[in-house]
Amino acid sequence: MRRIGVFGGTFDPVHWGHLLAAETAFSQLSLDKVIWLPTCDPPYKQAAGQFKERLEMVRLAIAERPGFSTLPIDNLSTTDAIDAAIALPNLYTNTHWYWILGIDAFMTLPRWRKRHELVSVYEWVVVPRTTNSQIPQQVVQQLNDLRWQILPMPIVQISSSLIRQYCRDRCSIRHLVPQSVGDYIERHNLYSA
Ligand SMILES: Nc1ncnc2c1ncn2[C@@H]1O[C@H](COP(=O)(O)OP(=O)(O)OP(=O)(O)O)[C@@H](O)[C@H]1O
Ligand SMILES: O=C(O)c1ccc[n+]([C@@H]2O[C@H](COP(=O)([O-])O)[C@@H](O)[C@H]2O)c1
Repeated sequence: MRRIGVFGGTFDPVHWGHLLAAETAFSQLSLDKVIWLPTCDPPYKQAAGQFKERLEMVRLAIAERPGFSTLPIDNLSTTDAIDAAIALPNLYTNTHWYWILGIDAFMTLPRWRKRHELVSVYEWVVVPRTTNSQIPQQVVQQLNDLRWQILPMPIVQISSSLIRQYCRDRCSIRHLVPQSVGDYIERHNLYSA
């Protein structure tokens, strides 16, 4: 049976914290593939970068990593990420599905749209973002038959908001994002105002 991880996010922009989470899941769970799933229109936050820019930065960041890909469809910008995630098992049969996400996103899962459909398909791989990343029982208890595990990974306290702040303050983001992503941000003058 194949093992595929889906990694959803706004990726505004993608950074090394995302890449380490995906890489750690790929290697520790012996995944065949990680499918990155950028959200066009995030439900609870306003993206600063346009979808096509965020998608392009993800593509640059994963370009040299066999096993990492974006969703294998053309019309990503008009497809709702959650609907796409629910439809994915039709594209790849005989697969064990994992959803990779940070603990902050996992805590909001009981409020996600279509959560029950997602929970029936995916096993949840929760990435710690702070040293005391405990999962409150009430989060887990709100969803029946939730299958989940914590991914042991060094804490990386990089966030896209921190990177946008650094860009606004004209601080260096070198070593916070892959060089190809840093070059793209500079070339397109993203996040500066
Ligand atoms: N440093 C990190 N370590 C582990 N997981 C992360 C890290 N940064 C983001 N994630 C997870 O990656 C997924 C996508 O995150 P997202 O694109 O919203 O990035 P973010 O850094 O949290 O963004 P922002 O600061 O704008 O809220 C979420 O599940 C989030 O929890
Ligand atoms: O659909 C929802 O209601 C929903 C609410 C919050 C987060 N999500 C998903 O959680 C993932 C991380 O989201 P974010 O906003 O932290 O980038 C991403 O794949 C979103 O589609 C989804």
